[in-house]
Amino acid sequence: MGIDTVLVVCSGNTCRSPMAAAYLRQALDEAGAPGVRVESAGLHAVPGLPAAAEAQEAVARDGLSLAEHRSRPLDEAAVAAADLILAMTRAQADELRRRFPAVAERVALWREWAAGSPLADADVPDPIGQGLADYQILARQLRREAAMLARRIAAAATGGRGTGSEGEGPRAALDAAEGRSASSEEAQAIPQPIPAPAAGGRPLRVAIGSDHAGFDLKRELIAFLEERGIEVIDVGTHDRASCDYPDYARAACAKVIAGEADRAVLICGTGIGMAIAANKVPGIRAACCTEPYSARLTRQDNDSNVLTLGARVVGPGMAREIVATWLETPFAGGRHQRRLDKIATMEREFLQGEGFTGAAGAGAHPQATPGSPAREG
Ligand SMILES: O=C[C@H](O)[C@H](O)[C@H](O)COP(=O)(O)O
Repeated sequence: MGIDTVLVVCSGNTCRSPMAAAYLRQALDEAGAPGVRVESAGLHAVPGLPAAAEAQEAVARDGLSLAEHRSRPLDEAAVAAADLILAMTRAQADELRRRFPAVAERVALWREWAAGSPLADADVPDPIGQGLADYQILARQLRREAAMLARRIAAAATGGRGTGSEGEGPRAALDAAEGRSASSEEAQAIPQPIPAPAAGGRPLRVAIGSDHAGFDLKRELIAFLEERGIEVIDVGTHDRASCDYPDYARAACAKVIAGEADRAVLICGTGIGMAIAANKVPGIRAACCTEPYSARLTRQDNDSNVLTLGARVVGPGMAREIVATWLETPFAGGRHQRRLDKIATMEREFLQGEGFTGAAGAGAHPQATPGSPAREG
């Protein structure tokens, strides 16, 4: 079977599924398959609601409009017309299969299909009630995933028709179109889009360094970054012989401070030694992360320019998730900039030898500045 119609499903059909459908339509156009219809619906949708204002604003940055979108509950007709039904969460996929057993084999998870392989956490989180920044992060993820999905769907739409027998479902059609078996390891090697380029439209440049404990993970991450079009500057170490992490923290941070790299990733056993060393360099804001949530927030709130990882703490899969999240999350600015300015002031004062006896002494204490904007959330 080919793929003529894709149905994207979430719960209320006001945030995730309309955003995902909009990005998938755009990506299919770009992938040369504009004829594939993309619909969206909600398992528990109230009919006729507009898309959430934050969802509209987030996708508008990519030239998409959800102004005409109105939520619609999922019904038999929509399900029957779809060749591929993509749920945002496992719970939704299960509910779809329960409610519409006749089309159970056409149900798949959006995120797993985008990745091309089963994921530990394949759910697309519900941004409802969150701020615009969360919608923007979701929008970037959906756009990236839509590009991957569109390539697979376009291949099935053009080359997969008639290649599968009735009842094999969309996985067989996609795999046949791509010339691979569903279990092939190649399914994990779907080309990835390039993350947002650095200023000036050039590829992002990332310095990467490790000690002996981080050497193997560094190699894996270099491949991961280069596959995504990122320019990688490897400052060493270049083998597993015991060495000292501050040397590589210093070398990578020097690249960032000199403007030769936009950011740096540093790996040691725990990630902690690298963070301590990197944070000695004025202008460096290094964050040690063990999961993607902190990676997102340290970009959003701290504008961290160095990420440190512990190869004895996180596995390669988690490390890749952390790095991808950290690279694609922008700094939120606003009140966070004020706090970064205070850190920069501390650095300046210490560099000038003033320590805590200088101007920072009084002003840095919140109680010394009643009514200061520092008291805001
Ligand atoms: O924070 C420091 C790092 O985790 C180092 O990778 C670690 O201390 C190296 O230890 P060892 O020399 O015992 O391999």
